[in-house]
Amino acid sequence: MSNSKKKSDWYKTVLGSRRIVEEMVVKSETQSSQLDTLEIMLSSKGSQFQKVMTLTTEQQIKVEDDIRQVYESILDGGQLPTLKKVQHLSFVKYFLETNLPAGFIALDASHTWMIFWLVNSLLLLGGKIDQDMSSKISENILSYLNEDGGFGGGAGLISHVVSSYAAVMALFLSNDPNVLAKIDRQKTYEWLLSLKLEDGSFCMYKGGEVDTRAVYCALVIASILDILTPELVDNTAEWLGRCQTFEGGFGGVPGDEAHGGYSFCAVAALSILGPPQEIITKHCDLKNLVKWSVNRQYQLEGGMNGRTNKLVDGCYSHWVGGIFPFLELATQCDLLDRAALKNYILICCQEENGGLRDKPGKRPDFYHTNYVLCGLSLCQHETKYDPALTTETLGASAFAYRVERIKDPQEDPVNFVEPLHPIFGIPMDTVLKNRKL
Ligand SMILES: CC(C)=CCC/C(C)=C/CC/C(C)=C/COP(=O)(O)OP(=O)(O)O
Ligand SMILES: [Zn+2]
Repeated sequence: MSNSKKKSDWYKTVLGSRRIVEEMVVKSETQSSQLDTLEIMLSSKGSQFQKVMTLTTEQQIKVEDDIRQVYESILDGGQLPTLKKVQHLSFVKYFLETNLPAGFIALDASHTWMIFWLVNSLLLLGGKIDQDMSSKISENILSYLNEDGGFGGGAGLISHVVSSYAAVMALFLSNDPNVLAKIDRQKTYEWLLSLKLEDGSFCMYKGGEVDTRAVYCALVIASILDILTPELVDNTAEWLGRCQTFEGGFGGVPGDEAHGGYSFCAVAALSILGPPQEIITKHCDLKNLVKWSVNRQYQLEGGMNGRTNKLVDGCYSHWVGGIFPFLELATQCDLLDRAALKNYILICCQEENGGLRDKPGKRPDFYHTNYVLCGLSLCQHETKYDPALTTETLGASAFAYRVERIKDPQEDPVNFVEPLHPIFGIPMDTVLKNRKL
């Protein structure tokens, strides 16, 4: 990590209850060997959860035992796995190019999502989209565009804001600079406005439920299509601030339990509305958010859970891990144990034959493949915010990020994945190339 960031006394206070992890971070930085980090993880004093037995603690102990075994087998063999790029690429390409098996009928309302996850994974792995694939993506996605300016999740489905987010992102990624112009931006703007409630929140579809996911998706769509107006986001930052709970993370709506998925959406949505170091401090309790976020990373597993007392899961490498670039910018502190998260991803989340997963014993799927790769990218990069890249225009701060690879001479180049835009969760390269319609 850059020397400009210091572990301040404040950082130590916030992390008071996690001293072992802090020592682990310091040690892994000085020794910069992942095997050393693994040894430290295994030598930590065992789980405090063992003191009270409930179903949740039993599940936690089982996961720790499984993962300890996996780590011990690596230490015995002395070889850390590298990223199985060839296998993951062939997993992703296979599902992009083949008719899906019948069992996928359950995901019939998630067509835009499936395409987004697979295309994003392909690009993160360094794959390319040729002309043929580009037209297939746009033809398929545009077939879900409704008269009202929103996208359904599949054929014949009503417009839904999270399906529309996935659709717009898939088009944005599709390597066709003219494709977004096929969306009637005025209609989409009016549709988004029709989902807006007076308190600043958004609903998923007309009359549908409200939560921070809907706000994030609406703001990303508006940002990418360049239709963000003060009217569209009036009261929105204030509403997001009200979703922060006593624990420090964000619930889906004010009063709900803090969860990684909703927290990423809240923090990333806020960061569309202003520089993270200003907007987060203005609308939420930064120290409490840092405390909650760092406590999501487990000592033994190295990966993250999504909420208090729940299990580690590879997808939270993005939903929770993805909050850290904003927190590190806002605090100027190193807060994420990147080496430990990378160990979890490379050792526990890779399927031999391709695809990434939640944890050992689980099957890989498109969702986990995408979000685990996003998490891996996070471990390899550092995010900078450059005020010179922004303007006074609302939403311009979303485009003021630079992401730099952290220099690590011991890193095997096969492990490299593309740098990720911290708000949009897609390769930086796509954002830089296609920013303007
Ligand atoms: C943009 C967009 C659509 C974002 C989605 C964000 C996201 C992942 C939200 C999670 C929602 C949730 C309550 C999960 C709990 O599942 P669980 O109880 O099965 O998992 P847990 O035990 O890990 O909490
Ligand atoms: Zn998951």
